[in-house]
Amino acid sequence: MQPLMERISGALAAVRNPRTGADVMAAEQVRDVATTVDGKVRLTLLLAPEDDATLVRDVRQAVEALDGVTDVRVDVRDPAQSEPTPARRAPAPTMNQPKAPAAGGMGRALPVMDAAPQKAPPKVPEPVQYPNLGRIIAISSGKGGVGKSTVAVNLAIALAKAGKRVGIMDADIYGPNLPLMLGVDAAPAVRDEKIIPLEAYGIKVISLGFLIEKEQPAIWRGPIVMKIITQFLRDVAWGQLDYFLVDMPPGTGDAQLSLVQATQVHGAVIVTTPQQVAVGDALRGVKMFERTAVPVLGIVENMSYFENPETGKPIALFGSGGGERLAKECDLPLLGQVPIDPRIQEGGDTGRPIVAAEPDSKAAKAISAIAERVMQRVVERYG
Ligand SMILES: Nc1ncnc2c1ncn2[C@@H]1O[C@H](COP(=O)(O)OP(=O)(O)OP(=O)(O)O)[C@@H](O)[C@H]1O
Repeated sequence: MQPLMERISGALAAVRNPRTGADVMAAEQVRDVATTVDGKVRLTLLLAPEDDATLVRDVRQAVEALDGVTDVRVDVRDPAQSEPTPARRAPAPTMNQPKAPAAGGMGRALPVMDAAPQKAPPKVPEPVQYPNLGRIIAISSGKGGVGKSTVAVNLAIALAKAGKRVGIMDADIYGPNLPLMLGVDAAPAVRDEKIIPLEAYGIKVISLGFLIEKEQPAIWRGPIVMKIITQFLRDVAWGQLDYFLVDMPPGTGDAQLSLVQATQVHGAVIVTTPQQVAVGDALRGVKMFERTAVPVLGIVENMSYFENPETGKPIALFGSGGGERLAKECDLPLLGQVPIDPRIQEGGDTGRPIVAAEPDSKAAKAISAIAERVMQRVVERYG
């Protein structure tokens, strides 16, 4: 039989990109192919925003079909953000992560690869279902700093207050801020090979912030993002949940694609501020989820207005109507508008989220109403 690497190249040469008509090998969309002695294959696919996400599945299936292949992992990267040569240093290991092996495959060094031979690992179909997590909802934004994590944390607490069992995971691995926002920061215990999530305000939480050394540089890249997301979904003792919120990093990069490859995401909530520039970025976020067949449940407009304490009248500090325009343009519901409230920032910095600390404030009530709408949308869709 031909060596596995050659057979992989041959199989991928038969996978056509429906957009361009070219095969993925000729178009140099495949990078960092690596194999292990026990038949695991890892590769990176450069997927342009205009490319169909089904290409990821086609590539994976082509390799999975080869004799001797026991497991396939496709990491996806935007070619625009792609480095010219992937000869990178292996990132710092995460929990339980084996040492990266020697480089292999197409003359390029590999970012991360589990080379430890294992006893015939079962072939895991991807994406994997995690019924114990309940409905998986990604909280996303096109742009940083719009209050995505704030909305995610407070939404999670509002859902818990409504009697739901809630977990939240920080996929914002470049700047995990759930520990600070929830006022919990400890190394989680490990029991029976499962990580025990921390608990705060009635919700279970896991964050890379609990697991890395402080001040460690953010060197996490595509493959490691997928690894962490999978570990958080699979190796954490979440118990049975009703809602599992994922605080995504801003933008439309690795983490978004990794999450939808790793499991079925039941819905996405897009957070924006009213300014046009934030709205433009949010639109890209909506499109990205639509391309990956994740239903967008609606738009949250954060920092919508500031209430004049003397007159009680709203002042639109950042312009107005952006969330509504975006919702109309995308034919999606505007789930709610959250006002600017300095207590949100104070609470975020001191681990006292506003829905728990000031439940009667306008902002807390707005977020609780958004939680109701999210539940409604989920029930309409999934029962
Ligand atoms: N409605 C609000 N009123 C006042 N301050 C707010 C509001 N929403 C968010 N903030 C503050 O704005 C800052 C950014 O919020 P947050 O970290 O939630 O944004 P993000 O979109 O998740 O950012 P990142 O891109 O860093 O992940 C924080 O200091 C937060 O406390």
